[in-house]
Amino acid sequence: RMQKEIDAVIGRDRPPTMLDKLSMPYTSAVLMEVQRKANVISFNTPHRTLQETSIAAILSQLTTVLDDPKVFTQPTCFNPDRFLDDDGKSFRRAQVASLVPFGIGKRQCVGESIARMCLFLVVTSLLQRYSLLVPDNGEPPDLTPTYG
Ligand code: HEM
Repeated sequence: RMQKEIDAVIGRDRPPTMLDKLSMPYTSAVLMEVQRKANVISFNTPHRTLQETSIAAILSQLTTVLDDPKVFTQPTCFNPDRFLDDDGKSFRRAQVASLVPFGIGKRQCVGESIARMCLFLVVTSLLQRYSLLVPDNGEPPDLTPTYG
């Protein structure tokens, strides 16, 4: 479905641009689901207080949200459609708001927009030119997470 959307919106004769993203809701939903399932920072950055307080430091774990069945139904399934309304074009705002791979609040990742831009341009460029397949008689990649 993502490659169909790439073919329909970008075609094969030019590289993707960020303007294309506005017309590619399914691709956006795939990238959101990739960031939910392949969260690169399971334990968020540690923070500490500057003044004496009863709380010394908080180590928040983003995975507790990204893999919470109360927030994302069947969290072990890779399902980009969870971010899209039934029309396949508009986004489910509550689901998108719960996607927090960049943290939240004052110290949220300052590189979020450049990271999201790179994800879109690199992944669509790859899938525009290549199909990624499991080899004949091969196994799909092992997605068992590694702790830490
Ligand atoms: C997919 C890629 C990335 C992910 C998932 C990510 C995620 C995060 C997370 C979870 C934090 C901690 C937020 C918190 O403390 O609550 C963070 C902080 C930060 N990130 Fe990223 N990041 C990404 C890419 C980038 C890039 C490309 C840059 C720079 C161009 C960047 C620069 C920073 C900086 C400077 C901070 C510290 C912000 C602060 O403490 O005020 N990140 N990032």
